[in-house]
Amino acid sequence: MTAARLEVTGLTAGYSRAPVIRGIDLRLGAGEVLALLGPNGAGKSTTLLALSGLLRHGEGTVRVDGADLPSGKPRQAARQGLVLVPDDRSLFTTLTVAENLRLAAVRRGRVADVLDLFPRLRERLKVNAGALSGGEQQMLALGRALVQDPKVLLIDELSMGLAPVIVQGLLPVIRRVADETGTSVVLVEQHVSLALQTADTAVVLAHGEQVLSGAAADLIADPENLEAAYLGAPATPERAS
Ligand SMILES: Nc1ncnc2c1ncn2[C@@H]1O[C@H](COP(=O)(O)OP(=O)(O)OP(=O)(O)O)[C@@H](O)[C@H]1O
Repeated sequence: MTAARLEVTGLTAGYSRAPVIRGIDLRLGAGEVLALLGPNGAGKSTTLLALSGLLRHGEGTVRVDGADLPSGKPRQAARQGLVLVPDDRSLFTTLTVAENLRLAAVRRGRVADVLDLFPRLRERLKVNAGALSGGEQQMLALGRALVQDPKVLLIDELSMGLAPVIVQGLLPVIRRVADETGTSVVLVEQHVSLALQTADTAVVLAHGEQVLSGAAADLIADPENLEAAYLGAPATPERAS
């Protein structure tokens, strides 16, 4: 079997002694989008922090293209191609859009590619990031990640503070990036139906454990099972993957 773009096995992580997430298994091929779902406090952000190296993980392994990522080493994770778009967007608010993109870019041509994806940013190149609308700031946060040429993009709460119509405009861009560049995406998103329409596969967490996983289309087709998973029930055996 060829190495997955991202393979996570038995991942455990937390903030003090007791782990918050336990036994997380994820596998994504190149260009696949996985929706990481679950109720508030389920452990979605913790999972992304542990994958990105911003949080040390305990047991388990994280591999990108077959190579192990060391625990708690965010720069190393970024060098190996794993880039996080955090929910606070982490922009340099007193720098312009152009400066934010240039500072993150691995090579000059990438900025032009990203501006083709987000034409609105091209119109706002000289504007300080702090003066952008919420939707424009999210475009810039995605743009800053994409100019790093990620193999795996981790997106935490794309829709944070945004109207659904803005999110509906951003998700197709993420899908296009995955399809056209082979970047794999882990998408944490509260708008479940929008996330499932964009994703190939999905995993539902509850209380830090995986309670349901499968093809996004199968989860859409079985809303009762999805709802039960959100309430923390393990998936019924005949439906679980
Ligand atoms: N910095 C922290 N220190 C201690 N505990 C934390 C910290 N951040 C999160 N937690 C706890 O870890 C658990 C999982 O939180 P996490 O933010 O990963 O959930 P989530 O699924 O992303 O939720 P939400 O959708 O509300 O963002 C929660 O019980 C939360 O209180």
